[in-house]
Amino acid sequence: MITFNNLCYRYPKGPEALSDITAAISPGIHLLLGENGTGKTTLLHIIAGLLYPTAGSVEIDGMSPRLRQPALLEKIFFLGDDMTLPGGTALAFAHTAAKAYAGFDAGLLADYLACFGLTGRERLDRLSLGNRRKSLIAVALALRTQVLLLDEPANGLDIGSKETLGRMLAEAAGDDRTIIVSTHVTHDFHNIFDGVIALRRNRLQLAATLTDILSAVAFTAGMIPPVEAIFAHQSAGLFRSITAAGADTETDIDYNLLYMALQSDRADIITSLINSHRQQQL
Ligand SMILES: Nc1ncnc2c1ncn2[C@@H]1O[C@H](COP(=O)(O)OP(=O)(O)OP(=O)(O)O)[C@@H](O)[C@H]1O
Repeated sequence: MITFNNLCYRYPKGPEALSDITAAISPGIHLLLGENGTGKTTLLHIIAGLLYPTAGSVEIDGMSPRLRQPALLEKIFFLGDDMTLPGGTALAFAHTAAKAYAGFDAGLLADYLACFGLTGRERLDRLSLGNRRKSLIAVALALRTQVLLLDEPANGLDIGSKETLGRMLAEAAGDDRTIIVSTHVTHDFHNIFDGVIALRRNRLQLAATLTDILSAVAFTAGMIPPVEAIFAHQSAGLFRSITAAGADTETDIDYNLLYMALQSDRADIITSLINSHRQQQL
């Protein structure tokens, strides 16, 4: 369990990047959503212990990353979207990382690399952006950490590789594992998420499971938006709408529509519906 308690972060001489975040994130795969500059990378850095909160706290299973205890750090791996690595291969990088991560599985790494059409013996600095990214994703997954933080993992990946990554993430999920994926391209990972964490203007807007969301709101598409629509968006001749979920409504989540709704003036209505439904379940 990852818990945030009134967490704030301000960059030295910079803006307040995160303000008063309080939430509890259970194991599962979570989509981290939010517009550019709203604090997603900062939040991942704080969970990973790479930045320390300027107020409030974050804890992973009751331990604070800022204390940098090896027992906690070996449970967390952060893969940034702009990690610079020295020349070398994915196998060499994994060999070094394995010293700090007891769960590393070399066989799994070989399997992940093979799924991406790589051997791990390619020099990272000579690979294309997408293939370098695939190599690092394979290493990140093979470390088998309890907490895996992926910042824009699909950047630079071709269409087939994004699908492969989605399958890998779904297979890597486990009862005691928390994977947080910050991405702007949600359709590539449509069916893998168990929950959504949404930030807006550096504050937490929503932290809810998929079950909470789909029990509270329904996502529909049609030529005319339903009169009871809370939010509707027209594209390609269709209205995609969000309504309050009925007792026996069962719809699939539309992440792009949810994102647009959370950026709109209807956001408070939607988050209130989801949060009040969650409160009823507790
Ligand atoms: N090293 C830094 N020094 C000062 N300010 C920073 C630094 N890094 C980020 N910021 C600022 O902190 C805020 C949050 O940035 P962050 O990178 O966390 O956003 P993000 O949601 O990940 O954005 P994106 O979707 O573009 O990756 C922004 O206002 C950004 O300009």
